Amino acid sequence: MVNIKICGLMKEEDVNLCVNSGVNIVGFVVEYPVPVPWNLDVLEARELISTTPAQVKTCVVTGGTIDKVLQIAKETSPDIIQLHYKENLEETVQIAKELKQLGIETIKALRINDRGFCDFEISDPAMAARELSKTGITAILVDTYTNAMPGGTGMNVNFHTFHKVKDNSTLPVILAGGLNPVNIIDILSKTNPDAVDVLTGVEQSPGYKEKEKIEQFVNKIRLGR
Ligand SMILES: O=C(O)c1ccccc1N[C@@H]1O[C@H](COP(=O)(O)O)[C@@H](O)[C@H]1O
Repeated sequence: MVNIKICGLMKEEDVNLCVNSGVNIVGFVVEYPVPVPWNLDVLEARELISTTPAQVKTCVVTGGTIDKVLQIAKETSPDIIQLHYKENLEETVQIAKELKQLGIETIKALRINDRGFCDFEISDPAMAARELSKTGITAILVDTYTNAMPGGTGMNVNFHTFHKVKDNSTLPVILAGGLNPVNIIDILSKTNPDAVDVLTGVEQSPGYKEKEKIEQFVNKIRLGR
């Protein structure tokens, strides 16, 4: 089964909407190092995380120094931390180790530019996937990025690049970037990811989720058409 993560949640009613639609993971962007429209502070995130029922996993999307990430993890207590900034291999190893002791999983985002290179110390996607597989994280997330948008770009990852990551990873690989109810079935057939992550594709405007889009997105994946 393909797990479904919906990210950039900012309101309790949207969390409930995701939960009732059968989403597996709800994502909250917390104290991200550069300004993004979906940013929450730790208090806001903690409140939303505490009201999420246990059958749905909670994920905090953040980034920055080891100390800052660990502090956010301790203050929000999610099931998962998604490192989505410039954390290098060594920092990823250290953060994953410390989070494991807190009972928190780690996802590391490999952000791919329009030339197929990662914004990571290892720019080759295949090599980056092989090295990240040894870091103690739970999964690799493949997403697009631009100079203007560090995530939530609404742009698709090149499928060939996604396969390079998948073929070289021993971990589950999550597909993000520009997914929506219209393109999801076609993209699933071309990529076969372990999980998908969507943000802008189920919104009406930044921070405002659209019930019909979330339900369509989930139903299409579950029905396979
Ligand atoms: O959601 C954000 O604000 C965000 C900020 C910084 C890094 C990542 C962020 N979210 C991630 O964006 C992708 C999905 O984006 P989209 O569907 O293309 O709009 C996903 O990985 C989110 O976790």
